[in-house]
Amino acid sequence: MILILIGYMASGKSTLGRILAKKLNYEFLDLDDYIETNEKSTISDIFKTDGEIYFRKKETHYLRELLESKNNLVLSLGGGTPCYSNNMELILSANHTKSIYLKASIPTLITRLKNEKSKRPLIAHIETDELLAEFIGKHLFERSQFYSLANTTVTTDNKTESHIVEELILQLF
Ligand SMILES: Nc1ncnc2c1ncn2[C@@H]1O[C@H](COP(=O)(O)OP(=O)(O)O)[C@@H](O)[C@H]1O
Ligand SMILES: O=C(O)C1=C[C@@H](OP(=O)(O)O)[C@@H](O)[C@H](O)C1
Ligand SMILES: [Mg+2]
Repeated sequence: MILILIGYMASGKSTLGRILAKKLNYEFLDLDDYIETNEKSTISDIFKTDGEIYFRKKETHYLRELLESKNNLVLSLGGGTPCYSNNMELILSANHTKSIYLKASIPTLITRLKNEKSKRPLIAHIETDELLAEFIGKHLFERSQFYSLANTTVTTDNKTESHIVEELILQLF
């Protein structure tokens, strides 16, 4: 089984994926980390030197590679992974996978993102909380159509990481 965590930036995919994998004694991979390791560069530098379209092509390449080769894995995607190149279709049609949408409200996302913009090139340049809220509102509206196709949805507002992981396990098994 491959459990795939999807959701907007700062919904908790990387953090919760690691905890969930440990609980299930599954391997854990974060697609961003996997891309950085294989490309020998950071996400920010890839965006800077090669551009977003190059990043999206690599994102789809490594997603496909992992879906075809792994099992007993928790895979945390990047916030944009399901939204390009029919990747959500790929995820839903892949054998032995379950996808989970980690859903967080805009105020929660802003609170978590405002101190972590620098490592996310799409928002690193946004200077004020108001502009960040405007960006997230529009971006999340555009992307929700992909996230909501996931096999199951768990909200992450005002819940501890361990509470969410327990909820994930109850929903998945
Ligand atoms: N349930 C939660 N409650 C509070 N903070 C959280 C929760 N889940 C994640 N965070 C925090 O939000 C930030 C983004 O989490 P991260 O796992 O990197 O999200 P993503 O991979 O979806 O972008 C991190 O600082 C993390 O510690
Ligand atoms: O939403 C996006 O398009 C992105 C989200 C990031 O991952 P996180 O969701 O883990 O921050 C990372 O893949 C890149 O900065 C692009
Ligand atoms: Mg992440």
